[in-house]
Parts: sequence; C-alpha cells; structure tokens
Amino acid sequence: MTDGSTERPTRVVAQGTFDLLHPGHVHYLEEAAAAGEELHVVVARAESVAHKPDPVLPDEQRRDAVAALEAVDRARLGHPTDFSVPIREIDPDVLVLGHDQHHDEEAVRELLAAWGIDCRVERAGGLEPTGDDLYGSSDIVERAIADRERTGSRSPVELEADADD
Ligand SMILES: Cc1cc2nc3c(=O)[nH]c(=O)nc-3n(C[C@H](O)[C@H](O)[C@H](O)COP(=O)(O)O)c2cc1C
Ligand SMILES: Nc1ncnc2c1ncn2[C@@H]1O[C@H](COP(=O)(O)OP(=O)(O)OP(=O)(O)O)[C@@H](O)[C@H]1O
Repeated sequence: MTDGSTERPTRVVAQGTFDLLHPGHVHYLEEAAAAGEELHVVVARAESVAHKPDPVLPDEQRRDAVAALEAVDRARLGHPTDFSVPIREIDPDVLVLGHDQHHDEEAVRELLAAWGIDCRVERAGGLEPTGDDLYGSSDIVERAIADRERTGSRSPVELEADADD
C-alpha cells in the first residue's frame, strides 16, 4: 500500500497465454488487479506454450488485446527461455496464479525466492460460464471447428435457405 510518501504502488503480476480473449480472462485479470495497485501481465510466447496446442493468435496480438483491458497497467511478452527476466524487471509484490494453472504455488514461491524476488503468491478464483457462453480458449476453438464441420463453409443465410428446401 502507498502511504503518500516515497513508497511505490503495490505491483501485481499475472501471466498466461490469453488466446482469443474471453470473460474468464477478464475475471482473472480484474481479480489480480484487486490484489494491488498496479497490474503487470506477462503474456506467454507461443514457443514456450508446451502443455497445449499452439495459440491461434500471434504473440503481439495477444499482448495488445490484454494491454487494452481496463484492469491492466502494462502487458509485455514473456522471455522465450528465461522466465526470470520479465519478473525481475517488474519486481512484483504479489503474483496471482490463475484458478486452473498447472503451476504449484509452493514451487512458484521457491522459484521467485531463488530469483531474489520477495513476493506473495496467491491463487485467483474461476468464472463458470452460463448458458451457451464459453470461457475457455480451447473450448472456443473446439466449438468453431465443430460448427464449421457441421455447416461446411455455408453462411447462415445459405443454411436457412437449405432448411427451407
Ligand atoms: C512466474 C512465471 C513466469 C513466467 N514467465 C514467462 C515468460 O517470461 N515467458 C513465457 O513465455 N512464459 C512465461 N511463463 C509461463 C506462462 O505464462 C504459463 O505458465 C503457461 O505457459 C501458459 O499458461 P496458461 O495455460 O495459463 O495459458 C511464466 C510462468 C510463471 C509461473
Ligand atoms: N473461466 C475462467 N475463470 C477464471 N480464470 C480463467 C478462466 N479461463 C482462463 N482463466 C485464466 O486466464 C489465464 C490465462 O488462461 P489461458 O490462456 O490458459 O486461457 P484458457 O481459456 O484457460 O485456455 P485453454 O482453454 O487453452 O486452457 C490463466 O491464469 C487462467 O487460469
């Protein structure tokens, strides 16, 4: 917290791939922003996303979409190989992990300490979709592929005409 003197704002860091931005991402980043006064986001580079398919959108497009969100003060691309580089630049007071991120909190705490970063580690809550909404990038891609396979490349107007025949 600032005390109105020389203390700097509490810096929070959030990170992830953020492909095809959806309300779940917004929820995470708003919750992360509420943990401090300045939210910095590290957007993973496609080359370091190893645990799931490559993101659809290019690195810079994902970074710019995240940067445009009201909750975010600054978004930057991650380092291709040395994850300590952006974190050292930001020097966060709090790191907020996403609700379903595979990183173990204690392991991240130890990693940060090894990098010389004195930082709290917290875990955000999840946002469950209602109705037809999709709050997962992979779910969005899967629905787009399934819809395209079902309908071919026909437009809604053509589909309606087919249905009338
Ligand atoms: C403390 C920390 C720092 C990270 N720094 C980077 C980085 O500099 N570059 C990068 O490409 N990924 C970085 N990552 C990895 C990704 O942000 C993330 O763990 C993963 O690849 C994608 O997560 P997601 O499934 O939530 O999208 C970092 C992860 C952690 C926990
Ligand atoms: N529905 C959600 N509620 C809260 N946080 C979310 C939600 N979806 C994603 N996030 C968070 O946003 C960050 C970036 O997530 P990521 O890019 O992996 O999105 P995703 O939609 O979960 O992707 P994928 O479906 O490919 O796993 C992560 O910290 C993740 O926990």
